[in-house]
Amino acid sequence: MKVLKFGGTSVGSAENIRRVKEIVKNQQDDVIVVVSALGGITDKILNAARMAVMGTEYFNTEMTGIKERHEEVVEALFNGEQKETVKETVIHLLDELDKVIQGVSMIGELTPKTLDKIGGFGERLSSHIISQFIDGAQWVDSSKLIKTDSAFGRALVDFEKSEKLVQEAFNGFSGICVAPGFVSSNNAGEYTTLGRGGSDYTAAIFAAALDAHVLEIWTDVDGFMTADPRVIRKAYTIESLSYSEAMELSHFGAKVIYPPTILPVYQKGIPIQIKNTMKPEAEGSLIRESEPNGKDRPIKGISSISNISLITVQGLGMVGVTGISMRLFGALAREDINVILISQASSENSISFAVDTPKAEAAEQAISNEFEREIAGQQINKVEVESGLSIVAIVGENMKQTTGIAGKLFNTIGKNGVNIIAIAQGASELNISWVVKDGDLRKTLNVVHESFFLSENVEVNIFMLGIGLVGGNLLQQVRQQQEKLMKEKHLKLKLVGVANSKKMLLDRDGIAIDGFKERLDAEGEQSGLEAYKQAVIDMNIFNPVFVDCTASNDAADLYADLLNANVSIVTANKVAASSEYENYLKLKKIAKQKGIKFLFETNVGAGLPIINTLNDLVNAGDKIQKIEAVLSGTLNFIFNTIAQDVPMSKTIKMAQEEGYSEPDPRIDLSGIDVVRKLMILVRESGYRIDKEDVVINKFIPDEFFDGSMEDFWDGVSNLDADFEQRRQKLESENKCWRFVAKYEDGKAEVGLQEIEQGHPFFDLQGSNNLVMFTTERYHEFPMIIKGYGAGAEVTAAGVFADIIRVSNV
Ligand SMILES: NC(=O)C1=CN([C@@H]2O[C@H](COP(=O)(O)OP(=O)(O)OC[C@H]3O[C@@H](n4cnc5c(N)ncnc54)[C@H](O)[C@@H]3O)[C@@H](O)[C@H]2O)C=CC1
Ligand SMILES: N[C@@H](CC=O)C(=O)O
Repeated sequence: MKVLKFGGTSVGSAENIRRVKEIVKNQQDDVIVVVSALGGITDKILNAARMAVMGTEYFNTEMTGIKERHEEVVEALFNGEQKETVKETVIHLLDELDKVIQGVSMIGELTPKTLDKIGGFGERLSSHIISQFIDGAQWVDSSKLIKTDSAFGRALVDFEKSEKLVQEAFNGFSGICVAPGFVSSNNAGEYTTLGRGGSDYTAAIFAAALDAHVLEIWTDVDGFMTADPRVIRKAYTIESLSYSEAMELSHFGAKVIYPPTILPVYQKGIPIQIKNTMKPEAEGSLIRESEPNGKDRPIKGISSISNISLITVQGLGMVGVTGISMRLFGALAREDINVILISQASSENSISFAVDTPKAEAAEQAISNEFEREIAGQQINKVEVESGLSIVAIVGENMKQTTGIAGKLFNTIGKNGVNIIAIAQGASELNISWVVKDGDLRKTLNVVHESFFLSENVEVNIFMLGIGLVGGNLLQQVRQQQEKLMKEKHLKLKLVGVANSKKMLLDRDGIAIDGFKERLDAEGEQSGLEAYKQAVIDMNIFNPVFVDCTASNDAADLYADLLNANVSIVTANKVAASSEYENYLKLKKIAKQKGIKFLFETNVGAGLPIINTLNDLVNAGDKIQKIEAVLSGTLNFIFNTIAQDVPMSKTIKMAQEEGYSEPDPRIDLSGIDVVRKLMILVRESGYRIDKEDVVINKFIPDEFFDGSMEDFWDGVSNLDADFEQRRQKLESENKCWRFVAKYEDGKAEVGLQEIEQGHPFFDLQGSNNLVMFTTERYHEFPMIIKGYGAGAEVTAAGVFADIIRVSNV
């Protein structure tokens, strides 16, 4: 024997009722089919009754709607004589309902008893229609089998009597029987109803009484999901869960089954299978006894409830006083206010609890009245109410077998900058629940879902600024590598924001890299840096990383606010790390405090692993004693390219065309770019240094840098003759030029040097860079890092590696 229950959506239309028939017909067992009213009908009936008692004629419109809906379904499902018979039953029931509602309208009274009589009409109607539609099905009146007391509106089931009646009614039964859910009656035979989730309850009572081998709840979702799929696209169906897990998840918002209705089947150990009427082939979720020490994940699912208010009662007069909690929750119970979460400080000087926001005012009032004397005497403070909140809960029986869940949970949430307002965990360790601002709910659900590997992939959300040579290359590299990273590293890199100097485009669902430029042009908003920064912060997305591929000072000024909003920074732009020492330290400190990343590996040596190596040396206790380096790709290229037929001015142009130089090549030629890099290396070595501390030996006179870019290009060929003369002399001495950066004993210097053959710098080809670290451990033979030191492709690859570092995969 099986009991199948179909909810309102499952029987909401002729098409769906056909599906129900198909599902029922495919069963191998004897089945009892419990049905809800056609979706939305019970609300309409109750609304009509309320309208009637208020004396408005609108109830007639509701009644017409109810009739039309049923007639439509009958019209679509039946033909010929059967149609007439079903119509007759339906019209008869609808007339009966109409009479009661007319009566309510006339006498202007709507008692709980009348509401109970009216409330079950929807189920009576739907069950008659469906029993006629399924060939050979019988109809049974559940209201005659499920007996309750006479507390209309909140009747309690008499299980002993009901069980006996159900067993008698189905003694020797075989085949298919359809029964209305929700309806019951008292000993006098008057209608009562089973309250919220009533049809689930009817089905559970039948299943328990008849020792069914399974109770199937057919609904419009695939089962219990790991999280709300409207928020978490990657949420998936939980294959099996225990009764307690199902109850907890339902309590915190997963409205798949109404928890109290599970009790009768739980007591008999009858499993509950949740199935989707629209997708009968889907596995669904199985609710069953928990398996102690089972191999289940520690966390089964996450659920949440929004629009919550947190009410705090606080005061020194509460400490050690017995009966405070009893009075507090007694006052709420008297007002019929449901408390969703309670959190109490161990010092006993405060109790916070969460209620639905529409109940918050009544709750505040009830407590203020209860503790009027204590509040007046200042033993208890004025009751505080904070609204606009959500509760999130993780649920799983195996949490109690797994250490570190809470640590990991709150660490991940904290890293994403979400403030936790209250926390509650039961001693059973079945759930941990906490309160966050409504605005942080989506982000919280995402990070928690991801961090407990409920999601297959780690997702990093990228905001790009600057789509020039490096930025453009980076996006193409990400595009090419996206699939592989997903497959091999389970890392999903999602571009969610992109901005150039004119426009910005943000899309939480992702921006395809193919065609992003066209989309930015067509849909992008006119913007400035501040607006982009604010939009990034306002999106409040989880695992965000801001990638700066500009050379802009103003862009660097955004970092502190972004980091403070828990947005990691990856930057090719050297301005921030070489800005005032206090600013550099501040940015690093914020990132550390927030547990996020501020990465700038490409600031020195482009894609070469220089800063990471330096960090490793220092972290492992080494001491940097000397830095000697060729750090400018542009300058090295120029000095390697300059020749009799390739004058200085031409090499500068060539370096720019190769993508080695800064957007403004004067930054390279003046030595400023190398000063920045040296400062960054010195700082990362653990020493304080400022711009003024670096001696620059310029090789191009200042007047070349004074005017505009045009002036520079117009005048640059004036350098050629002198350089050619000096070059010839150098060549004859078998030497070469290198622009060298050096730091030793607190002294920093950059400048052009004539290098002799045999020196490690001599053979440095093209735009290559070379860094030599002399350290306590690398003393006799310094550590050398050498390779391409500029170029869009290698730099983009370095930025890419930093982005992957942010994801921690
Ligand atoms: N090219 C190279 O070899 C290396 C470059 N870098 C750094 O990478 C950064 C980018 O260099 P490239 O791509 O070569 O320069 P680029 O000039 O090709 O690209 C910079 C882009 O940033 C945009 N931009 C400038 N100000 C902006 C603003 N306020 N808002 C939005 N976009 C803005 C520009 O329009 C341009 O598209 C620079 O900071 C450079 O120092 C670092 C290591 C090596
Ligand atoms: N302009 C720079 C690029 C890398 O930082 C250089 O030439 O080295």
